[in-house]
Amino acid sequence: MTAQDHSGSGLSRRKLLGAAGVGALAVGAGGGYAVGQASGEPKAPAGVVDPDAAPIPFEGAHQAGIVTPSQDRLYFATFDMTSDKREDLISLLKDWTAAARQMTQGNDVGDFGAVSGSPYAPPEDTGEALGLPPSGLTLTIGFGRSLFVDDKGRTRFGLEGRLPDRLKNLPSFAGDRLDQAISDGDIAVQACANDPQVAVHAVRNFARIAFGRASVRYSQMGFGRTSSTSTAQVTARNLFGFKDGTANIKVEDAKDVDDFVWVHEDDGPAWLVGGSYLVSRKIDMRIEIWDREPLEGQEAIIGRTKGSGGPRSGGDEFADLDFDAKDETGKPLIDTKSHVRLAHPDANNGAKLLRRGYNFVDGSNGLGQLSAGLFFIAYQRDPEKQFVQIQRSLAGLQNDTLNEYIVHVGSGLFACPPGVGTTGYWGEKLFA
Ligand SMILES: C=CC1=C(C)c2cc3[nH]c(cc4nc(cc5[nH]c(cc1n2)c(C)c5CCC(=O)O)C(CCC(=O)O)=C4C)c(C)c3C=C
Ligand SMILES: [Fe+2]
Repeated sequence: MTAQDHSGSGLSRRKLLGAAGVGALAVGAGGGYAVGQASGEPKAPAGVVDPDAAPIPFEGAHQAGIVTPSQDRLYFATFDMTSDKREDLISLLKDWTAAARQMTQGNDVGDFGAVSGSPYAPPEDTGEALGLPPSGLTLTIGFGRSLFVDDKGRTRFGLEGRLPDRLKNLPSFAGDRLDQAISDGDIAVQACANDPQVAVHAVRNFARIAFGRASVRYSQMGFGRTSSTSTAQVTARNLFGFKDGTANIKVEDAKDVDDFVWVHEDDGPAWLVGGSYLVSRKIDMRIEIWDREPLEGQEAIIGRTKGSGGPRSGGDEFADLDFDAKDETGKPLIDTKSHVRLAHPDANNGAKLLRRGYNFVDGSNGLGQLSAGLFFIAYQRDPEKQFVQIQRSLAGLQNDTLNEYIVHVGSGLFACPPGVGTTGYWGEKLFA
């Protein structure tokens, strides 16, 4: 059966946008706004340039979605392999890479996409992103320890000798209340975009492609980035109302990115060089209790002011934290149990993280309380020296006073391979 076009255009609407729309958008005032023109959708005023029309490159030395300036939305999912065949894992990674190349550039999945294939076969693309621009979509994957060894320590998928030493199970921390159903997984997929529909479309198509080889273990929507990863971005706020990400590693800090984010040759293993480790923590936030805390108390707990985000020791948002500064009674202006003091590199052998978390609200719990929190994501070169070190300083009611208002309910650690070139696939060096 020859592929037919059912869009009436000879190409899917998304492909039309990719082929003609972006060029037209780049014309700006002269060319006006092309989104929807081919499909007869409403036109935006002439001269409006859609910032989401230009895709983020998929190929590169590192995966996109790590130091990429944080997009507004997250859809995170982990998958478990349902096949134990090495060839299925390899073919899945190849198929996902091909689909990611297409979707991140604003195209449909497959040769015929959502509406141009045979009417007698399920479409290759699920279709809910038709007509939408790339929206800054990045897809980033990571491999969990369970992809390499089963719970009895037996090697999986012939990956003998490939398990990174640093891909250990995270230790349990004081106060953890982890639910296994929303923790771990063989493969993690982080989809970030400025349009949630585009992020969901990507993960949904991955799940569809994976059928018979892997299935979704859990997934989490996130809205509202809680970190900036570029100095060009304004600092967003978390659901406690505080600016979050002020002291984050930013892509412009080349030395910090190199020292704290990417795996180096002498860190090993060879297949992971240029990659990074992703830690995810689903953290419930007791919003209603926090909202009854006076402003002074909230600021003391964080160690920064709520308005400007500046340190309690004084200065604007980006002023250095002065841990020696005291009030007239001799009390430290930045409380000894405050979040920023305990998370700071000075308290953690110099450790830093590249944070990339998102707010979430999963509805309410039936008691009139929001089921809300922070889906914490952090990238790093060495999880033990970075996330584990910092979380050990923070965890427990005797440490970070923020712990009265938060509880960690989900967790994961994943080794994210380096980026791919024009012909490679995600993780290919793992199988070489
Ligand atoms: C183990 C790592 C961290 C967890 C878990 C974590 C949870 C968490 N954080 C906030 C709010 C803020 N965090 C801020 C700073 C900050 N947090 C961490 C690490 C973890 N946070 C670090 C390394 C830092 C930077 C410390 C520094 O060097 O100064 C801030 C201040 C603004 C900022 O610098 O980003 C806020 C606010 C919440 C609400 C939360 C759990 C729900
Ligand atoms: Fe924090």
